[in-house]
Amino acid sequence: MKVLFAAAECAPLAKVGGMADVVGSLPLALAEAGIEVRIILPYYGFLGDLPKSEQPVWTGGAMFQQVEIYEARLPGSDIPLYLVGHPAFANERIYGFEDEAWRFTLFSRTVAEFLWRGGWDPQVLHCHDWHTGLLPLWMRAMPVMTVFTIHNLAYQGPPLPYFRAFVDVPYDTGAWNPMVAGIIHSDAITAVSPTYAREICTPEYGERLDGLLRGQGNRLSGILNGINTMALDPATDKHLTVNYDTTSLERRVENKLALQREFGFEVAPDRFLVGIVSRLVDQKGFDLLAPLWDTWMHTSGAQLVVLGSGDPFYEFLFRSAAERYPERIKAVLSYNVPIAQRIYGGADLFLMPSRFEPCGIGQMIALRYGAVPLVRKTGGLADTVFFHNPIDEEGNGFLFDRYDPTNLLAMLYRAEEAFRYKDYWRRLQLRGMEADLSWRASAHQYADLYKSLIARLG
Ligand SMILES: Nc1ncnc2c1ncn2[C@@H]1O[C@H](COP(=O)(O)OP(=O)(O)O[C@H]2O[C@H](CO)[C@@H](O)[C@H](O)[C@H]2O)[C@@H](O)[C@H]1O
Repeated sequence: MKVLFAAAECAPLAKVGGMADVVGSLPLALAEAGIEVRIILPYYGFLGDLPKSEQPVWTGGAMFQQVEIYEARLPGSDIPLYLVGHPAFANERIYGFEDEAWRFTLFSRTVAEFLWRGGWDPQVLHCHDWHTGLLPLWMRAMPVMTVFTIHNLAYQGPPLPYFRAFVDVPYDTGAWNPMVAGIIHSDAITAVSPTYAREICTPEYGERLDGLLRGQGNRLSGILNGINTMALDPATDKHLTVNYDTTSLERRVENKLALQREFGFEVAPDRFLVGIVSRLVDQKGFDLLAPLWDTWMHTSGAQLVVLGSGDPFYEFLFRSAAERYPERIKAVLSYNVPIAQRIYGGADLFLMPSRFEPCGIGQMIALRYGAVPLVRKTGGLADTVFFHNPIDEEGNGFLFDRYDPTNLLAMLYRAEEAFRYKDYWRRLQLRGMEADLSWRASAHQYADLYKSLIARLG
């Protein structure tokens, strides 16, 4: 079975958020299940040091441009990685600026040309989010089946008339943007968790596409993301002060103390340390915190460290809170993997109050590292975090349902209270750390899906 992944991000090489984690780790699990999988990605300027073929393995034209494809390997694996080279990708960014739509159309079109002209002959092309949404449409004339995965329905790409200016889009497509094209023209649509697959069929979460999605019947399914449990392992993570696992959890507190020291907080094991690692955008629900700072800080002993970047509104929200409570709140407004890992490996609680969350990778890394998640019950958060019940000792975290600051505050108090009971807390952490968060089960679901599609190829 031959499968090609096409995406704008792939960890650890090119990452803005969780889609990169999926594209960089699901192929490893698929390869283990015996599938021949390759990845195709833009050759971004910051990938200059990655070892790759000296000469392009394919050269061609797309959108009146000359494009070249180089071959490399996904780091730490044998998985072939195609890199689409063109000056438009040579700068140091993945998203943003006025040429964003043009760049990803060029990327998609190059993938189409590469396949049309026999660069490789996968049976399945697995596309991810709007950046690759036109590919299922273009692949309709090829004996290749397409899977379109929705990582985030909120980003749909520009309207289709925009593309018509420089690329062929058959006129009867019915699609008005690339997200819609991916939904209509793929052979199977997946969302990154079962709950999100159901939610996007409702007006509340459907981003105006709920009617279209409801009409897709069983072409749409939800397959829960996993994480790369080999790479994300507190027993070997080199960013941590102290490594630990389920048999040596008592060592973890050293990471917490180091984190408190690093951020100038009072260094005290009994202080409740809350961590956030996130893109700072509307989706993530941090506006719920805005009215809570004073009440929360005056009525609890919690410390908060936030790592994230994005929308200036949220950067300002956290920066001003940190200025107001410098000894209790710290905001690091950047993208920084070592600090992220130190938060996962040292915080007591991991906060993710998302307005909506297709799956969420952050809460899974937190579980793996023994940071207890407090999340809003939505999307993949509802599929991975289960309420901590101290009576019968079930569950692995804390959830609140209604999108409302007081509900969040009540749950913050409840978590801090639970933290006082050390034995219970330890067992709560262990339940999270012991869960299987790997790709194993979901990779098999994808493999079954590919198989059923290939069977239709005849
Ligand atoms: N400042 C920072 N520094 C370092 N690391 C940072 C960081 N900010 C975020 N990260 C990392 O980026 C990833 C975030 O992934 P998430 O899945 O939680 O959200 P995201 O919205 O980006 O992904 C979208 O796609 C994924 C994949 O399908 C879905 O799970 C999710 O719900 C959907 O919104 C985590 O690995 C996190 O550690």
